[in-house]
Amino acid sequence: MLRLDDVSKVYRAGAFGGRELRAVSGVSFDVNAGEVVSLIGESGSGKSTLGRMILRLTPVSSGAITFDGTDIRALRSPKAYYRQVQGVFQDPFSCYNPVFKADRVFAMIKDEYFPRVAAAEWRERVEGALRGVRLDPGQVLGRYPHQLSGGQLQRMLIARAVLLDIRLLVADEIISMLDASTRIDVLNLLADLRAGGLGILFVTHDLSLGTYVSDRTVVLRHGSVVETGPTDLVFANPLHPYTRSLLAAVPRLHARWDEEEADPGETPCPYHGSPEGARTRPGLAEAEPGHFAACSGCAEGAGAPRKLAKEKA
Ligand SMILES: Nc1ncnc2c1ncn2[C@@H]1O[C@H](COP(=O)(O)OP(=O)(O)OP(=O)(O)O)[C@@H](O)[C@H]1O
Repeated sequence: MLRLDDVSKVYRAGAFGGRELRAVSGVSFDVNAGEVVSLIGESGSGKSTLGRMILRLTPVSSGAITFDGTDIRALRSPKAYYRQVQGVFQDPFSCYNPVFKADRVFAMIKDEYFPRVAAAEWRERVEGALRGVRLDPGQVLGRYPHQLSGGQLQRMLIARAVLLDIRLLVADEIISMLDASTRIDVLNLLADLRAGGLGILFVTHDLSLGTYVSDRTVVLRHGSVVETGPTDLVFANPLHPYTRSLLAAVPRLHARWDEEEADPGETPCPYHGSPEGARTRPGLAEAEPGHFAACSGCAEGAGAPRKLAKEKA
């Protein structure tokens, strides 16, 4: 379905755009129907830039993004693309105009995509989509954004995507602003949508959320993929020092916080520890079936699952 092939993004930065900032470097991965792929990395690693390129909100500098084999740059009708691919972002409030009622987001897609659907039928569809995201239509329709919670607004945006019957959802930090119980609701909702065949790119800086929800994981650092594979393999046997340090930063029950640090015997990745190294050794090495790391040194380290923190006795 969606494929990224050696995708890079260079921004013009500095006064008068005289400086280049390489936000994404040679990234390749795919997202298939009925699959959740987590894109994980710290702030500034290029996650949102990738999401924005997939949504055609910013152009690709080099490489290609294809959807069903067609380069998305070559699409004659972006409208048809957006019928199948939609994004939901971190801050739901920013997607609503406070002057209008929140359900205007549904009216807008009706005008754009379904102008011939009769009002009564549209109302039924909207209510069905709202129930599908576990919202009570009576409680959310006709209300202004400030009268609804962040979780309700976020789920309305997902309902909007569902109404379009999309095939791929780019979910960019969609639960960062939600409280714990609402987070679980939205994650379970994503799992339901995946079961219905939706492909989801789940962008997050939070490794624990990635584990909960995804089939495959792509770990991004400084714009490059340092490790990727089935989520259970990446988490049971993290190969790259960066993945290990991200994992070590996740607090766990029965482990003391001050013991949650990377193995002191760890050596940095010889190829991606520095920008020079990254240039000398591009690409990923396969350590075990489907599990890749950014250098053969990391990949050769595959073996028994590593213990990252001493468990408290
Ligand atoms: N429009 C832009 N112009 C110039 N530089 C940009 C632009 N957008 C992003 N960047 C830079 O590109 C790099 C990657 O940014 P990006 O927003 O993709 O990272 P991110 O991993 O999504 O971070 P966060 O989790 O904080 O949102 C950063 O150094 C950022 O400053």
